[in-house]
Amino acid sequence: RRSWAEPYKIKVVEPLRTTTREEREAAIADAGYNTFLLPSKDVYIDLLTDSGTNAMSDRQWAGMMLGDEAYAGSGNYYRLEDTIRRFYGYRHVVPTHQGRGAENLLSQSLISPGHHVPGNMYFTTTRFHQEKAGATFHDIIVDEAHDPTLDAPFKGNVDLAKLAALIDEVGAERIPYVCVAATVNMAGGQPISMANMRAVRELTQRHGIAIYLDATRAVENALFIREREEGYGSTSLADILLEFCSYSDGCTMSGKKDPLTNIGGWLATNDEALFEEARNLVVVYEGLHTYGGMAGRDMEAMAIGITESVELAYMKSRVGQVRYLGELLDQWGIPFVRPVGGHGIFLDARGFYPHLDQEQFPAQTLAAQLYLEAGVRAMERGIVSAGRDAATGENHHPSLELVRLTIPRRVYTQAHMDVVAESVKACYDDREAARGLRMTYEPKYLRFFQARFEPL
Ligand SMILES: Cc1ncc(COP(=O)(O)O)c(/C=N/[C@@H](Cc2ccccc2)C(=O)O)c1O
Repeated sequence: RRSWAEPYKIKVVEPLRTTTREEREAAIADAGYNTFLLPSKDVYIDLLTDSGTNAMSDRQWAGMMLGDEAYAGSGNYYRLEDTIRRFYGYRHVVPTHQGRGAENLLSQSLISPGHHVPGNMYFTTTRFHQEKAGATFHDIIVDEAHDPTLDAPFKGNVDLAKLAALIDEVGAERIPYVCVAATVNMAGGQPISMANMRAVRELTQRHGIAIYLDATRAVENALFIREREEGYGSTSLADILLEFCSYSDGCTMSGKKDPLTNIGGWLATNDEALFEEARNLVVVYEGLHTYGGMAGRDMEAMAIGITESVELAYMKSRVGQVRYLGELLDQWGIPFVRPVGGHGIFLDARGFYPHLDQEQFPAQTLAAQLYLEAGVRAMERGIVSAGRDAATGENHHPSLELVRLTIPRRVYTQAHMDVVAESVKACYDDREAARGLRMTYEPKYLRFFQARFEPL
């Protein structure tokens, strides 16, 4: 019996449309070889992102009917606030429309020009808001995270020596907070251990430096702690999550991942001064402090989704499906980031296309090839996503040149995973024929969303 069989059955389905190769050739050309620019009607299996693409439960849909759309004081807000307090442990909550809304509030409230913000590998919107507020981002993740072939249990860990060195170099007073991500998206959905989180807390507290968690996939992170960390083998995900968050001063959160909603987020904190500042600023950017850019119905669905996200059988099935796809690809020796992360398989585009320079955009090329092959949409997570250095304007050259096959929660079946695996294999068999791309349009901000390319 497969140990991770889903603890739910399907009640509602949404028809999928298949396309011909000719249709896909026209569609990807119209999209400038950028999968973000494809209309979803031309996508068969959509693995672009796990963000906002998750299936809600019948309880969450029922919750949508309980939307209290009062402008101020919505009952759904108070239920959401209470649920966040219960499961994440923070005292104060500022609702936002999604994660980057919280990142904006946190960065604007705590960062001043000349500050330095260390984090375990960059994330695109997170670093953008830190730099926009005038900070310099510093990657303090362990070196192992930059090696896609290395199978280590907690590649999301912070390298304490790197953090201590930065504190010595710039001084604690110029570090408003350390940003710790759980899991680490750009490293391949890699977890950080409880022991490492505790150690980061001890080091930073010695210098009076705060920690703000990017808790976007912290429940998935909790499963890895339960599976891989001494002493947590029979601890509930809810208890692991609560302890993990207790080593931070607050968190930014995208409700579109772990909490199983299509929109939503929050900034949570135990710091009274930050709460007052962010609660005041939220009315400028997101909406009143009791809805933050969400409808009442969305806040209700997110509160319910939080309670569902910590169910062990659900989380084992969610991560189990990702591992299943990894096992299929493994049988053909296809290169992807080891170990398999929480929310997707990250194909190693350098391993696919050793004949392409990074400036020919191997990951962008592979994402386009996979779409052409079978209408499967993936996301570039390489040099295009890494963007340009804020100071020099030069392209960042990340060691990881990846294509992310991101598995939405409770959406696709095992048969869809089989189709995805066979499509990746077909691309792998044709890998020598890949020619690379040239960027023909480069947006100013977060270029990967809207950049356009042409085949070389
Ligand atoms: C670890 C982490 N922290 C914050 C956020 C922002 O949250 P939000 O503003 O999207 O709600 C995200 C969003 N990640 C999504 C969507 C995305 C966003 C930017 C570029 C590509 C894709 C993805 O990885 O697909 C995240 O993963």
